[in-house]
Amino acid sequence: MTSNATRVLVLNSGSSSLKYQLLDMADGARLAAGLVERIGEETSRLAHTPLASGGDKRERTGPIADHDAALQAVAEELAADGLGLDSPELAAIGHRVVHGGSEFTAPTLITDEVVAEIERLIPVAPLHNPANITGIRTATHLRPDLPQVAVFDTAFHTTMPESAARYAIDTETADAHMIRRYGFHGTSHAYVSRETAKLLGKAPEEVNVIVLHLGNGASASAVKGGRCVDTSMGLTPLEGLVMGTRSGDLDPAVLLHLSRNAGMSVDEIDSLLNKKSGLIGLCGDNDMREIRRRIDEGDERAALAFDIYVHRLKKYIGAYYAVLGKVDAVAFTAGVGENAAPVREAAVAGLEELGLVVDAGLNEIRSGEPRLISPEYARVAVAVVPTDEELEIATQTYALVSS
Ligand SMILES: Nc1ncnc2c1ncn2[C@@H]1O[C@H](COP(=O)(O)OP(=O)(O)O)[C@@H](O)[C@H]1O
Ligand SMILES: CC(=O)OP(=O)(O)O
Ligand SMILES: [Mg+2]
Repeated sequence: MTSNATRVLVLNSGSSSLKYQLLDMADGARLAAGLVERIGEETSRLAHTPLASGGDKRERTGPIADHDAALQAVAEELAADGLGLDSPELAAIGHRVVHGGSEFTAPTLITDEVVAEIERLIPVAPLHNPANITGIRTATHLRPDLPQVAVFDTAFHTTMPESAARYAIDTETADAHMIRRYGFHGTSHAYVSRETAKLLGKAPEEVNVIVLHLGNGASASAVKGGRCVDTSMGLTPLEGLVMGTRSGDLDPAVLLHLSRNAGMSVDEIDSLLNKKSGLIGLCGDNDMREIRRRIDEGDERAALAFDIYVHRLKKYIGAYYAVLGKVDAVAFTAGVGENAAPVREAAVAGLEELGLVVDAGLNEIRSGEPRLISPEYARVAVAVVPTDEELEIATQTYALVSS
């Protein structure tokens, strides 16, 4: 790595998408950002924003066959801005890897052995890890000389005690099949819990925070003095809160019932729970903006979907309050958490006895900055703290390669 190499390219490969950002860690500037979606379909789309030059967003549509082709197209867009992957200023590529099992507790320099381990975890992350591996292989092929770093969604949660991480099933069976609570969105929970401490003017070690990461995927975590002690996602990102298209918690016997009595195959049940449940299953929409619009028009299905979403959220706030014993802050983050004031208001409504209150005026203020939405007299701070998974991945990547 040359001394003026201060840029990090962050890649977040989803099952059919590739999100990326190029950051300069010398000053934290975002140089470019973009998204390739519908990879593998006829209607793929690449949207690239050249932030460094302040230029307009550029779009390409048409088939992009796989993640390899997607990253090639991204490399071309970056090169067109003079920010190509061949740049000597590039210090490393940071990859979001969703499942790191119990093994990976920190950002890790990628080697063949690390890729083999990420591959070994595919049975417990069939949607995510294969795409992450393709991203790593393509990036390594494009820049074999450059350090590649894996930043795991699961890493922040590896501090959970066994009492929170173990499911109450036969221990031998659980161990033989890697069955335990791993938790996800860890880079977001880590970043947001630290930013929340900062907002309170305290060190992370001094505060207990309940973090509610409410995006399309959603998860809650209980963070005690900077360390995760419980989280709502489990073996896979299906457990816990009601999400855009995922069910979250349900009686496991529902699966047996669907298999025995509804004649559904394992793949059909998988698709039902991951893609056709949650908000979209309840009311046909997974976007909270659309759901609020429908509620305003008097739509009862949308209103019930909203109530189910909020009820589950409130249960987790209560549960993690009990797990932590003392709570300093509840922090809302990600697309829904940062933008949907009615969700925040409803999730905290009625919890005054727990010291939780939302100020209606503060809750309505729109801002991209971390902010308190609880009144000054409240015993527990309620905050909106924008997440930045890309910045966190870039920071961790850069710290590893420059140490
Ligand atoms: N202005 C808004 N008001 C309410 N909800 C919003 C708003 N903007 C985004 N959202 C919600 O945020 C979701 C996306 O969140 P995001 O964190 O970007 O998800 P992901 O990273 O999982 O794709 C959308 O599906 C939508 O429900
Ligand atoms: C792990 C997970 O649920 O990720 P996302 O929210 O990006 O789908
Ligand atoms: Mg997200």
